[in-house]
Amino acid sequence: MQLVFQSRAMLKVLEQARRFARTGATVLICGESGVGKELVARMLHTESPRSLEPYCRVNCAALAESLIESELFGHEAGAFTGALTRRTGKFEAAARGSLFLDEISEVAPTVQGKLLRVLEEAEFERVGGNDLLPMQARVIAATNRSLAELVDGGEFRADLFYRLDVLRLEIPALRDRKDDIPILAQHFVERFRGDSLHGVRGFKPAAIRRLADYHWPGNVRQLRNVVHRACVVAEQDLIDEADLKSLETHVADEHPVSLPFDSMSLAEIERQVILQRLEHCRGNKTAAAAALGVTAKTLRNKITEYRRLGYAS
Ligand SMILES: Nc1ncnc2c1ncn2[C@@H]1O[C@H](COP(=O)(O)OP(=O)(O)OP(=O)(O)O)[C@@H](O)[C@H]1O
Repeated sequence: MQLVFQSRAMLKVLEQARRFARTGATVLICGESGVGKELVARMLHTESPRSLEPYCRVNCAALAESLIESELFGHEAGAFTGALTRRTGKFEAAARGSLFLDEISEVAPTVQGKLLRVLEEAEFERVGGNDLLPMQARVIAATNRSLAELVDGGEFRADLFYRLDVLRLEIPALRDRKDDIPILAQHFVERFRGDSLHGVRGFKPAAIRRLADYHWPGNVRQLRNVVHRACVVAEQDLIDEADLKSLETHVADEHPVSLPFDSMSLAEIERQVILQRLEHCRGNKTAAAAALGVTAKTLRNKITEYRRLGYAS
């Protein structure tokens, strides 16, 4: 994945990242959601002396408390019900490479304590095991919430924060580095051109102005999705202001989701949102996927799964 930028602000951050990459010290990457923290984490790995070793990522927000320990440290066979075989955790899998702990603020207090111990002692045990394994990986953590505020509020351990916050990279929000908008927008046009009917190759000046004036609460991820949608709906080879309608509706969508949420599972809510979107896009899966911010393949897989589960659509 290529990091695209031309602003001075990003140039400075990336110069700093390159310097940090050469060290083995823990790095904390801070910045709003969608600013590119994961891309920077990868760069810290690829530009480091560890680049030929593994790079492993754990999304701390995506795992239940009971699973995260085994994901991080692995487990022995029989460690708990369902642990049939030994599992290698990410600390072990990362070996002498880099371990990226994404959304570190979401780690539960018990796991925070265990992480602290591992970082302090550079050793860990698999869940249910007795062997002490050396921690050799370089840790990179990222957060879109202020850890200092979470520490003040008693939600994040101060000692773990200081352990992680050895070298800090602050990735600025897209609205604070507007010079990056045109070059990123063009980059995404090239990436999503294949989904356009008319071989989209760029923007009309009014469209670029509209992109540059917008405040981008969802940062580069939102820009990517807006450009993807624009590529799909554009009726000529240059994206027009009218193709950027999703900017007005991104937050307050034109079809607000109004479902009886209380009685529905998350999976069912997701299915309903997908159905509504497909209906809105008259069954066009590429357009629906772009509007939902997922790839067409992800959408197709979900639809196949619904059919497998016996839903008509
Ligand atoms: N400078 C950039 N050049 C090219 N693509 C970028 C850049 N910054 C972000 N992106 C793209 O934007 C999307 C979001 O980036 P990424 O996942 O790295 O953000 P993040 O800060 O880790 O977000 P979150 O906090 O939500 O996990 C990705 O598709 C990524 O490839």
